[in-house]
Amino acid sequence: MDIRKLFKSFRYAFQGVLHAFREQNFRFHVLVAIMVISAGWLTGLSQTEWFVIIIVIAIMLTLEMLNTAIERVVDLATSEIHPLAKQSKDLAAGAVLVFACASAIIGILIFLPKWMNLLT
Ligand SMILES: Nc1ncnc2c1ncn2[C@@H]1O[C@H](COP(=O)(O)OP(=O)(O)OP(=O)(O)O)[C@@H](O)[C@H]1O
Repeated sequence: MDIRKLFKSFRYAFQGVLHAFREQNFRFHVLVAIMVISAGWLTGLSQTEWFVIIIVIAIMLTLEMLNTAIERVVDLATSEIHPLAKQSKDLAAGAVLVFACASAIIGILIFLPKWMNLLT
């Protein structure tokens, strides 16, 4: 196993994460993730609930990074207006939206009953 090559790959992957942080949407998702984790810590979640929350956050951030990657590739492929370029970007953005909606529902299903219990 080539350890130097492995370290290089990690460095490139880390650079990818830094690129993501330059995107406003990604920073927004990170902020929401921090708020959800804080809410979970204050509310008190079971091990399974933490597992679900962490998986959902990880998938959300990963999708946002893939969306940015697709935008970059499309911009690299053409600087002209093209219906396929629009479809690619809108499909990628749509994928983020679909998962964001599912994440919001999962969040409500986990947190709402606990908050209702606190009120009653
Ligand atoms: N080359 C293109 N041809 C046709 N439509 C495009 C093209 N590039 C972008 N669009 C469309 O224009 C709209 C805005 O695209 P843009 O790339 O600015 O996306 P954005 O969501 O603002 O992304 P960014 O994170 O880069 O600001 C989207 O509907 C996108 O599909």
